Amino acid sequence: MSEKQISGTSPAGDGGRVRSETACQKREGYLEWPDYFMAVAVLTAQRSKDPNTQVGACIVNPENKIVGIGYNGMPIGCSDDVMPWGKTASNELDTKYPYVCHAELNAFVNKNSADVKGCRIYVTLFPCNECAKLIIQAGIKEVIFVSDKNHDKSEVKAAKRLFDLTGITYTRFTPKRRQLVVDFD
Ligand SMILES: Nc1ccn([C@H]2C[C@H](O)[C@@H](COP(=O)(O)O)O2)c(=O)n1
Repeated sequence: MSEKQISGTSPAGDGGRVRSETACQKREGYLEWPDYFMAVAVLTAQRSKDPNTQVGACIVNPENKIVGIGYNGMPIGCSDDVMPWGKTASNELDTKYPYVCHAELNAFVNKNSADVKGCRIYVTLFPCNECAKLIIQAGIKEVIFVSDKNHDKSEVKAAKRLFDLTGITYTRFTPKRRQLVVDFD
């Protein structure tokens, strides 16, 4: 940070004849929009009770305002302590899959704007076909994702097919910085 010396009487009335003033330039190293929005998605994922995969989503409008966030979780009124969280069971009804609301769905239903047309969505995991349908119908134009770990599953292949047909772009997130630390100290 550069400082310059200014001579004259301090307007602060401190009697100083010479004072220093921080140069009027913007701070360097600030968090840029893409890293900020994906960080919100990553942080939001930390709310998930899913023991295996925590997902976060953050919907952003063209003015860079966040209009919805969500994470994967059980529907309202369905206790996290009662619902199953397992991936496999002898009966599929005893797994999490028929019940859990995906992060993207929750980001849509939590939205604080009339609509999300022209928005982009930051997600920590590539959307499935059901979320892709929601994304398309809501008018989202861009998907930015971190993990594509389910790329070989038909849910994700179908999602990509739907995005390709509808002109929705999907881009793997490239962070400017490797790590962001939240320090409460
Ligand atoms: N785009 C996605 C994909 C998955 N989820 C949720 C649904 C489950 O809670 C979890 C996936 O569990 P896994 O099969 O990896 O054990 O992630 C989502 O919210 N959004």
